[in-house]
Amino acid sequence: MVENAQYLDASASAPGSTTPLETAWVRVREKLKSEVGEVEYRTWLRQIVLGPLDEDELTLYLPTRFLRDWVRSQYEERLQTLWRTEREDIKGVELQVKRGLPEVPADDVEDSDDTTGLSSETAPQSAVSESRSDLAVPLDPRFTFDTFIVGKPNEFAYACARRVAEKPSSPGFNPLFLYGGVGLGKTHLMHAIGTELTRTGKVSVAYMSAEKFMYRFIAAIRSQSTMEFKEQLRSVDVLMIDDLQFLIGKDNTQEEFFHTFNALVDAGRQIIVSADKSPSDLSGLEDRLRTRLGCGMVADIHATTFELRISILEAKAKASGTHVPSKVLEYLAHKITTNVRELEGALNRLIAHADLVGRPVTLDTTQDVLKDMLKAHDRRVTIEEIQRKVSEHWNIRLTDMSSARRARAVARPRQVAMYLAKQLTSRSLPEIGRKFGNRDHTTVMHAVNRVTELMDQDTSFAEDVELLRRMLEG
Ligand SMILES: Nc1ncnc2c1ncn2[C@@H]1O[C@H](COP(=O)(O)OP(=O)(O)OP(=O)(O)O)[C@@H](O)[C@H]1O
Repeated sequence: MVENAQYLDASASAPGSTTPLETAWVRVREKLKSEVGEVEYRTWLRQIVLGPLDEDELTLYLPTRFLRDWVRSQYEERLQTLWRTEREDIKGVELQVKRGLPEVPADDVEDSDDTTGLSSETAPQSAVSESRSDLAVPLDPRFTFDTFIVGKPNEFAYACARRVAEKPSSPGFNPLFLYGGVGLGKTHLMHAIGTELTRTGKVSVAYMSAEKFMYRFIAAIRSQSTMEFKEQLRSVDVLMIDDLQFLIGKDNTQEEFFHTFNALVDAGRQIIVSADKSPSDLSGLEDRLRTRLGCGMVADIHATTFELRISILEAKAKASGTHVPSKVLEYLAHKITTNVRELEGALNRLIAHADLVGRPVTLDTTQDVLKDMLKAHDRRVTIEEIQRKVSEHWNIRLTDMSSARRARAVARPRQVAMYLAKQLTSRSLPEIGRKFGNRDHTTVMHAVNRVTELMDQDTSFAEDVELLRRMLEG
C-alpha cells in the first residue's frame, strides 16, 4: 500500500484535509527545527518534501543531488529516528532526488526580492556564504595518479591528464574534456591533475562540480557579489568543472560558464571539464559552448575490461592490507562489470566484514556478504553465456564449443560447459547437445558424468568449475 502526501511546510498550520502522514511530518520538522536551530534548518532541511510511504519505507525528496547528499551525510540518522518515533510502522527513510519540486514559499526566504530571474536554478541559502569564500575546494587525497590503474580503456585519458598536469595550457590540450560512463574515474583523474599541480605550490586550482558552480553563481547574484565571484573564477590558473551535463537546461548558468570559459582560455589558463557524454552528444548545451568544449583535447574513458577490473581490485586489495584470494577478485570482476565505484564498494564491504568477524575472505563469505548487491546483477543464464565464460576462462576460441576438435585442451572445457548447461539451465540433454555443434545427447550425458568424476578427484579442477558456476549463477 502506498500512502501519499503533498508538499507541506512545517510553518504552515495543518489544514483539516491533511493526512496522518502529513501531520506526522509537521511534527518531525518541528522537532528537527528545534534541534538544529532555525538557521541550519532553513539552510538544509527546509527543502525536504514528503514523498510516499510504501509498505514500511518512507521516501523524502530533495531538489538536487548536492542537497540530497548533504542531508544524507548530516541528518539521515536523525530523520530515521524521528520518523520511527513518530510512526512505528515506518522502518526506513529513503532520501531521493526529485527535480522540479515546488518552490519554498517566498516569505520564508530571507532575500525574497530575488531579481535573478533564475526560477529553475534555485540555490540553497548556504551557497550565499559559500560564494564569498574562496574557490579552493579540497581535493581527495586518495585520487592521485599513483592510485589510478591504467589499462586499455583509460590509457588515453590518463595520458592526457598526465600531460596537462605536467604542462597546463599546452596547445591542443585546452580545454581538456574527459568523458565516460558513471564511476569510471573522471573525477579521480581531475583530482589527480589538481593534486599534482598544487604540489608544486605555484599553480592556483579551482575544482567544483557543475552543480556547485551553479549554486555559487546564483548565490552570488542574490548577494550582489557577482563581480567578486567572476573575479575569483577568472583569477585561477586551472579551472576544473566536473559533471558538466548538470548544466543542461540551465541556460543562465551556461551563459556565465561560457563567459568564464572564454575569459580563462583567452588569458592562457587551463580548463578541464568532465561529462557523461562527448561535447557533440551533450544536446541541451548551447551550440557555441559545445563547439568550444570540443576544440581542445577530448578523451573518452571507455567501459572497463575484465583485465582492468582485476588490476584495480588487486591494487585496492593490496592497499587494504587484507588478503583477498584471487578467485574472489575474479568472481567480483566477472559479476560487477559496469562501475568501478560499485566494484570498489563491494571489495570494501568484504574487507570490512572480514575485519569485523576476524575470518578470512572466501568465495562463500563473498556470496553471503554481497547477496543484496549481487542480486541486482542477477539474470537468467543462457547456454551461449556459459560457453563464452568457459572459453574465456580456459582461453580457447568460442567456436571450439561447437567444433569437432577433440584435443584435451578444447574437449575438457567443452565438457565443463555442457555440465554447467545441465546444472544451470532447464534445457534437456538433446537441446544442450544441439547447442554444442549438434552433438548427441549421450555425449552430453558422458560430459556431465566425466566432469562430476573429475571434480571428486581433483580439487583444483573442482574449484575452477565451482568458480565458473558461481560467476554464472550469482
Ligand atoms: N582506473 C582506476 N583506478 C583506480 N580507481 C579507479 C579507477 N577508475 C575509477 N576508480 C575509482 O572508482 C571510484 C569512482 O570513480 P570517479 O568518482 O572518478 O568516477 P566518475 O567517472 O567521476 O563518476 P561519475 O560519473 O559518477 O561522476 C573512485 O573511488 C575511483 O577512485
